[in-house]
Amino acid sequence: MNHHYDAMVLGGGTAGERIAAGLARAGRDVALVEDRLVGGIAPYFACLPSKSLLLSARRGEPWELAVARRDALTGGRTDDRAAARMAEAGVTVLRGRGRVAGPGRVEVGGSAYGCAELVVCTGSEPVIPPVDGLADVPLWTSDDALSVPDLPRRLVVLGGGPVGCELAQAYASFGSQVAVVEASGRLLTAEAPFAGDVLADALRRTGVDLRLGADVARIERKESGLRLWLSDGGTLDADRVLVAAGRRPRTAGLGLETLGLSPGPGVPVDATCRVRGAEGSVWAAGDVTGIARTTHAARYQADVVLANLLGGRREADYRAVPRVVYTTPTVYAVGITPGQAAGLGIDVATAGYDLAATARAAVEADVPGRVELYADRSRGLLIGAAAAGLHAEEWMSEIALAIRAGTPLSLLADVVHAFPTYGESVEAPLRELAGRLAAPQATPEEEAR
Ligand SMILES: Cc1cc2nc3c(=O)[nH]c(=O)nc-3n(C[C@H](O)[C@H](O)[C@H](O)COP(=O)(O)OP(=O)(O)OC[C@H]3O[C@@H](n4cnc5c(N)ncnc54)[C@H](O)[C@@H]3O)c2cc1C
Ligand SMILES: NC(=O)c1ccc[n+]([C@@H]2O[C@H](COP(=O)([O-])OP(=O)(O)OC[C@H]3O[C@@H](n4cnc5c(N)ncnc54)[C@H](O)[C@@H]3O)[C@@H](O)[C@H]2O)c1
Repeated sequence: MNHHYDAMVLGGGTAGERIAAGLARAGRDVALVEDRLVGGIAPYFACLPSKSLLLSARRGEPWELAVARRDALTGGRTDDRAAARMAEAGVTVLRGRGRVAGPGRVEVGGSAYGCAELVVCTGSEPVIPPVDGLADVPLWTSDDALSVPDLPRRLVVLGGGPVGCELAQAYASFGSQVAVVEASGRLLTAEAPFAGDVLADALRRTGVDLRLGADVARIERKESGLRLWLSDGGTLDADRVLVAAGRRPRTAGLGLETLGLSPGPGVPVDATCRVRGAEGSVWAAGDVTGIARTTHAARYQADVVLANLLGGRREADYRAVPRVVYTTPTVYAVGITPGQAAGLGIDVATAGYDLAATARAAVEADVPGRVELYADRSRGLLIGAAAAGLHAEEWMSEIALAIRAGTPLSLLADVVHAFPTYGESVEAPLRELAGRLAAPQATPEEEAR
């Protein structure tokens, strides 16, 4: 065996990088195993390049400038800076594909290493749906769509989730003729229905052809481009197909069975992010856990792992982790959706407000939007919220705090927002919920008792 580390971190993305650096700074002997780019997908192929393209689109910049800006932001997709950060923290980076060989044993590129603690942070990978003919045509995943310099004339996006919607809006804004095929009847199906409806209107205004409730049955190469046959009998012609049909935790081929784990939808973790049912001391954070699948959630879980590995006791609380789609308008959601509440048997009170009624929307001459707040009637507390509106990712943070802190509705309804801001839009629904769910007043007799 080459070396025995205090800890080995498998996968050097958002979660893995943070854990490895934190442990090394605390004096631990740590190896980070990475087979692509230190930093993972967020800085090179996901969050940053997609937000860069969307910003350029909003500013009306030409495609060439947008690509130059995107590529500068991603450092040309090289990880020199991230690797230097690791070296500075005292982390040993082992380049290559890592595989667990048993409790406390990891193999990388034919060499075997030992470790007291193992942390699995291998992220997620795109799901390629089993569509007839898809394997024979040149397809893009989000990695390609966010790194190549080509602007396809006709682009078909398979999937209307966060990835599909962000990329459809970006490419349509730069002049591609874009169609989105979404199997369910709505965009962003996981969120409150109004959010997908507002976004659908916005995408249609950008010229996107939405095929909702349809699936792609077959794809064929034509003399000039591709033809897609849809399950509803429709057809679409394209030069490029972008698959944005979901992502799954990257667990295949990791050797997790040597730790006694059986294959599943993700690496199962408890509230401390320790892997359930694994032999040895094994932890996991980020997309591979299949829990929250965002960069901020990966960071949060990384901090939980770190605290526990450094001798503390910390549990993750996922009640108020935001989910944001950075389109125009932004779609922001946090906590429980009305659909989830129904599934959990929670009696929900809903109050909403159209952003068009705010003075800020009049000033900005903005696209329409809406906010909705969801409260648990039995406890009189906010448990979820959604908003579709410009910069909702910024002004909805107070609602995330309110859900996380369990702030009483009466107190929230007393908060003053600056005028004219979009933040004012939560005042009326908060007052409404506070009034509807007010704790019953005690009678004088009850008070005397
Ligand atoms: C197009 C797109 C846009 C997104 N935009 C946002 C956004 O705006 N905001 C947001 O919060 N989230 C966004 N996300 C989600 C976000 O990117 C992920 O949730 C986050 O990057 C997950 O971090 P991670 O550390 O779990 O995984 P990753 O960053 O994927 O890191 C995992 C690393 O493990 C490495 N690896 C895997 N297996 C092995 C192995 N066997 N050996 C060695 N190395 C291995 C991989 O090479 C990779 O570098 C977006 C996702 C996509 C696809
Ligand atoms: N801003 C952000 O935070 C951000 C942005 C992008 C992605 N992400 C993360 O990345 C993850 C993956 O996003 P995603 O949009 O790829 O996945 P998703 O699972 O959220 O959405 C995929 C969509 O594709 C549809 N679909 C699946 N197969 C299909 C088929 N054959 N034909 C037509 N439609 C089909 C599904 O009905 C679903 O609506 C998200 O869960 C999210 O956490 C986050």
